[in-house]
Amino acid sequence: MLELDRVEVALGPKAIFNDLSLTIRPGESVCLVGPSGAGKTTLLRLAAGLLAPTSGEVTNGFRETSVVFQEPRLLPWRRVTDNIALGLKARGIGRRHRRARARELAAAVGLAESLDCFPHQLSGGMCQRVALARALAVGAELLLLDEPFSALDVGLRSDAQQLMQQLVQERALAMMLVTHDLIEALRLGHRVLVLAGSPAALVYELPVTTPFTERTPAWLHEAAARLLRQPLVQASFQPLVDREAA
Ligand SMILES: Nc1ncnc2c1ncn2[C@@H]1O[C@H](COP(=O)(O)OP(=O)(O)OP(=O)(O)O)[C@@H](O)[C@H]1O
Repeated sequence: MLELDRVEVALGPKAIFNDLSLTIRPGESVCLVGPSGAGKTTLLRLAAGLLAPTSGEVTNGFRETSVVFQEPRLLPWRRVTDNIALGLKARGIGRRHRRARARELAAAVGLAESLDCFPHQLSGGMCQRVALARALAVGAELLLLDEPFSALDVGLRSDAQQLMQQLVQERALAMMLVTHDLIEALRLGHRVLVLAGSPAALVYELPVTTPFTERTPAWLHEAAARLLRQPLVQASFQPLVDREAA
């Protein structure tokens, strides 16, 4: 379990959070949305242990945690296999086992045919799948994803979301996904959290109990419209709603 307890964070003179609490349980997928600058990435960095709170506590009981960023951050001079196995090498796992694990994960993310490619030979979506496989290779129980699909075009993004749904279900992964995209959040989350305000707070929480397989495009659009009708959510996204209406 990951627990943020009454966390306070100040960056320079600015209070980003002054009393924020959040729990992510094993196997739970939590999607975090909110206006730009609210503090979503800061919250993810706290969860990842990349940033220490000014006060309060962050307790991460997951055995392994991996972070995937918006850009895949692959080593351009290494083939797909070696990029996937990077974390295993750092942990002293032997070459044969590393390769076997990389092959297994490449297959899981649909890259079995691309093991010997270099990143420049892959599409953006494929590179992002390598980054996911690398995160999974170390046996992550908690995945922290910061807008991992936002640079992908619509078709590739939809494929990547489908893959994430499958991985969350099959591997019982816990996940925190930061996204600007409400539809993506509703597609992938067991819970959708809205972070807004200054200092930021979790102003709305939506449990999503509809099974992944029943989250059709029509269902997603209806659920997003319903969520945007909630006054606290509407207030958080008002600048966005105004811009889209203009
Ligand atoms: N290193 C830093 N020093 C000072 N302020 C920072 C720093 N990093 C972020 N901030 C500020 O903290 C606030 C939260 O930033 P953060 O990147 O977490 O927001 P976000 O919700 O992820 O935004 P976006 O959706 O645009 O990515 C912003 O006001 C930002 O200007």
